[in-house]
Amino acid sequence: MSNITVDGVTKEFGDTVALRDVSFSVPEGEFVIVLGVSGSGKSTLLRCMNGLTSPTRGEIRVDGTPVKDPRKDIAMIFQQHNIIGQMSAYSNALTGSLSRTGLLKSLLQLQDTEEKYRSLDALDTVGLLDESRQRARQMSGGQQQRVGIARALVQRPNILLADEPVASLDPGSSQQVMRYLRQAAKERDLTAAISLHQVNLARKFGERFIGLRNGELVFDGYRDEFSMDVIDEIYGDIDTEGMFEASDDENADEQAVTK
Ligand SMILES: Nc1ncnc2c1ncn2[C@@H]1O[C@H](COP(=O)(O)OP(=O)(O)OP(=O)(O)O)[C@@H](O)[C@H]1O
Repeated sequence: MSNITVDGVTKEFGDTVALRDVSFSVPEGEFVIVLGVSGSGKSTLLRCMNGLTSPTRGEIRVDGTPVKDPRKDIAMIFQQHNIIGQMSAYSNALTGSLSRTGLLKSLLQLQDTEEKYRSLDALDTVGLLDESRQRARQMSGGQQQRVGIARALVQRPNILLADEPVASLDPGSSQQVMRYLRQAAKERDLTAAISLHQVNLARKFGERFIGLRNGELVFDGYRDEFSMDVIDEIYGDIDTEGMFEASDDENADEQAVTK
């Protein structure tokens, strides 16, 4: 398990200030949702946390150590799942072991039994064990994203970051992907930060919420503080009517998963 500290992070792209003096800490095992309108700085924040981008000022630390480059213990899931359509779900998941196995062995699928077991176990975590031999291109968008989660788990991270992992999915698939993401983080004691557009999904699956607006942190709090006023603060004057609606079935389902 790992903790993350975002300490006074500013990121500038020329004249654009994508993040402005953002600070917060995520303790071990917490599941954080990062919210904000398009352009508010969510992707930039996650890319800084993963070491893909360096802050202009400030620092990201994992267990007290500054993050300078992408690291094996931090896995990132993107909106475009970047999985290989011709390969099976299992082979895609197995590529998560690349940093340990090396490219050549990985291409020849010469990973050891433990890595192979780990891939099947990760597919089981995302509910795709029975589909492990199916070609990825024959799977739905939601299933492909779950393969992407499995691949991230095979990397054996302590931290799981996801940048709008459900942005291109229909509402049902989005819920399913979020459910598996949350379950995976819980089962494996991962510290997680997930950026989302959808307030209803955030509310349903989030434990802690970070709100960004114009690159500034405008909210940092837990479920009981995440009120309509806070949503107005994050989203400005967009219509938020109905954003908190979730059926009883969905809530029951969610409770079953997070037990
Ligand atoms: N590589 C870059 N070069 C220049 N400007 C950038 C770059 N990356 C991000 N920006 C700018 O920084 C700001 C924040 O962008 P960012 O992608 O982090 O926002 P976001 O909240 O993730 O948006 P979205 O939800 O649309 O992905 C925007 O004004 C964006 O145009």
